[in-house]
Amino acid sequence: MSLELIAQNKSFAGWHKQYRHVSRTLGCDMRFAIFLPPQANDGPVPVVYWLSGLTCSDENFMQKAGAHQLAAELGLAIVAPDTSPRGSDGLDNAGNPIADDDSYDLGQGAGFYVDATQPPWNDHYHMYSYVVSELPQLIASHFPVSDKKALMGHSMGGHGAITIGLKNAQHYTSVSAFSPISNPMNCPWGEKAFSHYLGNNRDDWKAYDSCELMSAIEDASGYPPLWVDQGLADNFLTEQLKPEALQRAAEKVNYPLTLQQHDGYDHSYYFIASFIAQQLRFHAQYLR
Ligand SMILES: N[C@@H](CCC(=O)N[C@@H](CS)C(=O)NCC(=O)O)C(=O)O
Repeated sequence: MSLELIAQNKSFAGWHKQYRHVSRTLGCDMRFAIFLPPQANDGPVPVVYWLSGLTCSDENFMQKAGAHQLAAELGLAIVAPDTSPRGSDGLDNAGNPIADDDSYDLGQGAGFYVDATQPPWNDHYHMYSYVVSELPQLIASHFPVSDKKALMGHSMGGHGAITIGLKNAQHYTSVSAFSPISNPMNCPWGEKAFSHYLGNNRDDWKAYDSCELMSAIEDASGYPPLWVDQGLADNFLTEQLKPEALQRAAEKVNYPLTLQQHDGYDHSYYFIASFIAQQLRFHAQYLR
């Protein structure tokens, strides 16, 4: 598994680097970004995986969240993958087109962190397996990282972080999200994506719905603690995000959820930048 360095920038005595690699899980070229704190020069550091939202690439978080200074202080690496298969100019390594759609909430930029089962998506849209297996293996084999991992994400990526954390509880010390799509089975973004990627049998959607996964837990001890920040002036709050459904599921099974609701904040990276320090400190206490 070789990596091609695309760009690098020194940042707060650490490094922001962008790479391209051939993904066997997705069957096409992929890009990701990594922030390596200065402590990585002296030995292995823990990794926080950041999963972005709709329309994002590996760049939005690294450029807008303002996370590097504190990550450098805390000695945390941060890895930000792309949000869907994209290939090179939309083509896979055999020169075939990667499925896409004109709308912003389906296809490229909208992988929803699932393994698609339906054509034409099932050829390349395997973001769940990419994030859970291939990407951490790639990071571990090329960078000075320890085996401690945490998950963070925003919106569609918040849904990704929570579902992946719940399905792989033993692999992550802690999970957090900004404005997650908490109950995708019951909101327009999720219903559209899941019906295309997973088909029309709603029972198949439950494996990727945070509320369903949480409600099915019998004993929440041993699951990673979950922290969620939500802006109360978020345009998508009522129709798409539904944090109250997640809170109800957590209460039902005694899940260790901290839900912080913030007056006046919207869905943007201004909100993320305002509370990123709090979430990084939350993870740092478990990753040490
Ligand atoms: N483009 C969509 C919204 C997409 C959106 O808000 N994307 C969020 C994630 S869900 C984002 O992070 N956008 C990129 C950015 O702000 O840098 C719309 O206009 O309704």
